[in-house]
Amino acid sequence: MSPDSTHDSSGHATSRGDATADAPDAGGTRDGGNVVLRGTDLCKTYGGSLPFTAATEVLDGVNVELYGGQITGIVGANGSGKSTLLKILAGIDSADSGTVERIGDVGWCPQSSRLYERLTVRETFELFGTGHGLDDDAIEDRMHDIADRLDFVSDLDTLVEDLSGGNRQKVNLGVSLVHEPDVLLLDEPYTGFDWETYLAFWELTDDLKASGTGIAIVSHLLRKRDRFDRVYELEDGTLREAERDE
Ligand SMILES: Nc1ncnc2c1ncn2[C@@H]1O[C@H](COP(=O)(O)OP(=O)(O)OP(=O)(O)O)[C@@H](O)[C@H]1O
Repeated sequence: MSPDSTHDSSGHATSRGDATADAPDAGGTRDGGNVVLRGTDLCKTYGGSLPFTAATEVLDGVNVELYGGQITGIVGANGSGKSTLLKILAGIDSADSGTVERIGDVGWCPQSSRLYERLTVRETFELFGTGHGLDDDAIEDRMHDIADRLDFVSDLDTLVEDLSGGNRQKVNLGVSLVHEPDVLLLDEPYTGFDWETYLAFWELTDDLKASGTGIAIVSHLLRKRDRFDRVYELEDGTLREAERDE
């Protein structure tokens, strides 16, 4: 894992001191896991600056910590702001205020795939792998490992536009893992998966967890809470940690 880096909500580096001064257990651990990502006092409101447009306050002082070697669930109703929060944590979008500290590399799997229709799956991995600074051999190894585990080896030379919805989601997930990130942010990652792939997904995430990766899974519905080390609920713009048996 790379040394601590601190970023503001837009993903730009900031000084660590001020950002963490009031955070509980700054740089700390919990249940054996080190903090790998921390969002502090995140606020986000969409729109409202143009005439006749209503402002939508989505996040109103969200605090969240993700730990290495743990799987965190973030649950909430449709439209409660889960994707917005994940994008801010990933550095894809910026908060209006608040800070995000990221410790190590982040992988982000968006709810809607960001794949190019005219590339094959293999070319897609080459594109994302190269973007993360991997060499050809490393990309090939990672691609085969992920394709094997999620069962899409036979689709490596298929164009993205010809993939089924479930296989497209496998590739969408797969490219977020290609650089072996320290923190993995997954937005509704198993949508469209068949049962076998759903089980393969959990085997994969459990292995990543065992190797120390900090994982956040966003979903409007968490089917089995005991798969998660902790669960947060997003409601009315704030995040609350749910009790184990809730
Ligand atoms: N770019 C945007 N511009 C304006 N409003 C937005 C934008 N993105 C999201 N919203 C609004 O912000 C609110 C939260 O959206 P978001 O997608 O974060 O919720 P969600 O909890 O992920 O929803 P779902 O479970 O349906 O995927 C919604 O009211 C949505 O319409």
